[in-house]
Formats: sequence, structure tokens, C-alpha cells
Amino acid sequence: MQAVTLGPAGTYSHRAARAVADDVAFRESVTAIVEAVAGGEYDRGVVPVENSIEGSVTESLDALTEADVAVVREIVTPIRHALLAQAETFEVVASHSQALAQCRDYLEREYPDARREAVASTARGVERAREDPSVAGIGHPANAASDDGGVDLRVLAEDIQDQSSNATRFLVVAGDDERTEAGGKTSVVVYPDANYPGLLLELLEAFADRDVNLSRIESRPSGERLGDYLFHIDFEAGLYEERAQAALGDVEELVGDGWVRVLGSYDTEHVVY
Ligand SMILES: O=C(O)C(=O)C[C@]1(C(=O)O)C=C[C@@H](O)C=C1
Repeated sequence: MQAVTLGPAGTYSHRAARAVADDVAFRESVTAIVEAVAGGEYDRGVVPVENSIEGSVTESLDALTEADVAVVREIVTPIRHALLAQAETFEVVASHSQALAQCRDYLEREYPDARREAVASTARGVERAREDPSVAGIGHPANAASDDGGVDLRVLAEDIQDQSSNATRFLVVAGDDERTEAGGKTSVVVYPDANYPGLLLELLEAFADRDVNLSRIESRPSGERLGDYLFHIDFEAGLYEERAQAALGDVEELVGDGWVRVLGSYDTEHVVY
């Protein structure tokens, strides 16, 4: 089995993807990962969707709405960032925007004058630090040593995330034909294409009436017009369960002119690396 995830090698996504496949390929955006799986290039894709400090990875949510893929598994991993550089002084801190945000307080406190530079991934930021002594990267501490003869970096500080409990949720996507009803959780995207008082309440009642717990609801702009939204809903029941089917049946009736996209049912795995 071959998986594709956010690269280059050494990203947190890469660490999560190792729990899925031995053979891991890379892309530099989550949209490209989801599209590569939808197009049949890879068996599995691993994309970050949510972080306990910074919240949604919105590009992933939007990519999952657009592409024909199924969600087949969820991986939750702790995220412990280190500050890596060639020397103790630097002018720029380069990392993924999520990582920069997860260390916002630390950077403000310790390096208020350093410029923040958002790059495609934490590993890309570490590469920048390896190439340029005026740059520090934020990433997993194991990235300090170069595995291809490049400069080894110093670990200037560890555990610099603003909450020690920092964790990220990754979704494992597969081709559309691998969608399954088995699993303890289900993800759906709902586009009501309507706007009236109580619409959201009615959608939520479909789940509440069957005692189905929602673990998350997130609105994203539909892109059609300002104030028009679609909803990413995760609930704690598998599609094999009658109560889940009944709740979704109600939602489908409510959205009339809109649509419901079922991403799939799956189980959660906690991976510590
Ligand atoms: O840049 C990486 O290392 C990634 O895998 C991406 C990502 C993210 O998008 O949230 C994954 C986990 C961490 O939250 C920080 C960055």
C-alpha cells in the first residue's frame, strides 16, 4: 500500500502516515494530496484537519468537499514543536502557518523581533533553516539531524507549543469506492442551500432526537455568495447503525435543494511517535 502526504520528509503528516503505509510519497499541499488519491495515483492520503490549539485546517476541509474520496480512518497525534537553527541568533522563523500559530505566545515572548515566514510545511521551514543561518525552523526535534549530508541544526528549545496538550487530528482518505459504513464515527458535509430561522436547529435535532452525539460542527463558506455556508459535521455513530441512517434521512429531507455528502464511517487511532 502506498500513501501520500504533506512533504518533504519529516513533517508531522509524514509521521502520521507511517501508521498507514510503509511507502510514503509527498505533495506540498493538502489539496494536491486529496486530488492524487481521488485520481487513483495512491491508495491512501493523510491530511491534517484539526489542531487542538489553532483549530481547523480549512484547506483540508475544502478539499474533502470538492474531491470524490472516502474517509476511512482518523489518526490523532501529539504535536511537540522544537525551535531548530544553525546558531542562537536568527532573524526569521519559518514554519507551517499552523505551527507558527501553535507557538504564537512563545515566539512573542522569546523572539518578538523575529519575522514569521509561513511555508508549505514544518519540514520545509527546517530546510530553510538548514540552507540559511539567518532562519530558524519550527518542527519535530528529530528533524535537527540532516540525513543527506546537509547541515545539522541545533535544537534551541523543545516543547515550545503554547499548550503542552497540543494534538492534531489527521484523516486518512481513500478512493470513493472504499467508503464503508463500519466505524464508531462518521463525517458528512451538508449544504442546505437555504437560510431561514431555525434551519441549523432542525439539522441538529435530527441527531439529538436519536441520541447521536456530534463531536464537531464547522461552517465553511460555500463560495457561492457571502453568508452562504456548508457544514462539516462529525458524529459518534457508524453508518451501519439504524439511528445514524435515520438522522441522515431527516437531514436529506431538510436540505431539499442542497446536498449531503457522506465522507464515510471510520475508527480513531492514537499514534505516539
Ligand atoms: O507541516 C507539517 O509538519 C504538517 O504535517 C502540517 C501540520 C498542519 O497542517 O496542521 C500538521 C500538524 C501540526 O499541526 C502542524 C502542521
